[in-house]
Amino acid sequence: MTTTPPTAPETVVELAALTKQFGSTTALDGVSLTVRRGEIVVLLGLSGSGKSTLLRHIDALELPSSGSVKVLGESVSTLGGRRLRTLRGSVGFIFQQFELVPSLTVLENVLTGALATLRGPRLGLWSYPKSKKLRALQHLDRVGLLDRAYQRADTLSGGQQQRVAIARALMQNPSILLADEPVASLDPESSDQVMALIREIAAEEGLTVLCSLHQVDLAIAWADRIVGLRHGSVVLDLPAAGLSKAEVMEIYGRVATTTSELHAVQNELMSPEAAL
Ligand SMILES: Nc1ncnc2c1ncn2[C@@H]1O[C@H](COP(=O)(O)OP(=O)(O)OP(=O)(O)O)[C@@H](O)[C@H]1O
Repeated sequence: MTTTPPTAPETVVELAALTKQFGSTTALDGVSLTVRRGEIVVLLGLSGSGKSTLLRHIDALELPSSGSVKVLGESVSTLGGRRLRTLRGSVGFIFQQFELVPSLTVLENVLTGALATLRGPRLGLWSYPKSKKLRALQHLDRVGLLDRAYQRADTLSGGQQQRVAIARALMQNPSILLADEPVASLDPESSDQVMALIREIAAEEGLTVLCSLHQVDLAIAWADRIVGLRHGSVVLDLPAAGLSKAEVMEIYGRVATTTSELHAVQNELMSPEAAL
């Protein structure tokens, strides 16, 4: 009897010696990182450590100063036109401030996630094909907000608005979901709900997730893998399972480059709500 060897999960994001300069600021400093299909990777780091810049490279919103970014097998910096649009269509992005259009209904906001696949401008619900409206309603149902479809987006709570943003990202049928501090504006209960929803949807849809966070607790609870950034460099890269908050903070502290940074990390370790 022959047995088929297990195939290694496909690499969907590959950063090699990625460096990004903004004038004299080095936002990313030789980052090499490989992410496989279906992984949920949390980027942890202090403000200014390069988390957003890293995520923005994966959606080609920034281009490397040096090094390379490969997403779904494509070298991002060489893409243009239709191939760049196709790649961006495969990458959903959600943000700390949700970025919804406040005066539009929840359903219209979700539908804007389909705009890249439609020709011409769309103004009002009637202008979208019925098939897209049905899908948008399905996605709203999936995030638990079907009953809010015809409400203005700005009448929802922060946690609900982030769930609308997730439904909007799903309209793209993405392979990769990028989430830049998706719970930074939310209370702890809503933060847990949003992270749980991202994890559930990722498992159901086979999505790969890269998510930046400040909170060590949330990273340990929801990530498969934690990547710590400091001054634009990767300083820890470990499976989240079994890690304790103290271990994360200890590794992070060990690479502090100045005494004041070391004290900042030690203070965080002592605080009940440890956050990087
Ligand atoms: N467009 C830009 N122009 C100039 N400097 C930038 C730009 N974008 C980022 N930077 C700088 O690059 C560094 C990394 O910023 P980045 O926003 O990636 O960090 P971050 O870890 O996401 O921080 P935060 O948690 O505050 O969002 C910072 O010093 C920032 O000021």
